[in-house]
Amino acid sequence: MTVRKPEPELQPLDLFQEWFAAAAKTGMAMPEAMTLATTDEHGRPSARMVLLKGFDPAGRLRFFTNYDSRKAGELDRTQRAALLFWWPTLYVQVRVEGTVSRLPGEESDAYFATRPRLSQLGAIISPQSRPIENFQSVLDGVSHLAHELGDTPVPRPAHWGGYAVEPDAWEFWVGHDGRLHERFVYRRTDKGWSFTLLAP
Ligand SMILES: Cc1cc2nc3c(=O)[nH]c(=O)nc-3n(C[C@H](O)[C@H](O)[C@H](O)COP(=O)(O)O)c2cc1C
Repeated sequence: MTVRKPEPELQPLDLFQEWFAAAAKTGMAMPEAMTLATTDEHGRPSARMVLLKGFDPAGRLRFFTNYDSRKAGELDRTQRAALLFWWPTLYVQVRVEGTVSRLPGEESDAYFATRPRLSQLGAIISPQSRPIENFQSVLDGVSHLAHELGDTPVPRPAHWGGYAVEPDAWEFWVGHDGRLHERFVYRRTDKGWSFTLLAP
């Protein structure tokens, strides 16, 4: 399967959604998995995988996490992130750079309510990114809370929610034999998106 090549008049978000659907159609595992890169106060980068959970009404890319985690601290401080998708079944990658903000509580509530119960309990119990005595303590905490809540709905904890990335740059990369890859970059300007080709 091949994807449509970027062109100046296309909207990068539309193209991204087209490529994403094409990647999902190839049957590859978790096309929504993306690398999220952040930087700390010394400019030191760190990266980890998170899952793209759709788009907000403004077309910003959404993901969810623990607001007390390392990534959240860095996102809140810098308000910048880079995202990376690699879809080997299409031999393409997409790079995104943009500004980041927390989603409104209602949006996080709505998504939290759709999560499997175990994930909801884990979000409450796990002090993501912080040291723990042992893994069993996390499992015990989840069991204890499950027992305590019985069949009642699990409330979203204040320390868990979403972020939205508003891209100001997109790079669409199309792999070819002999490393003669094609690179197409859209950058946000006052007059819409600029369009540039980069050498591979
Ligand atoms: C495929 C995959 C998807 C993941 N998705 C998420 C996610 O959506 N949210 C999240 O908080 N962590 C997710 N994780 C775990 C993170 O990679 C990471 O371990 C965790 O968020 C802590 O990161 P931090 O200490 O840098 O904040 C995922 C891991 C993998 C391998």
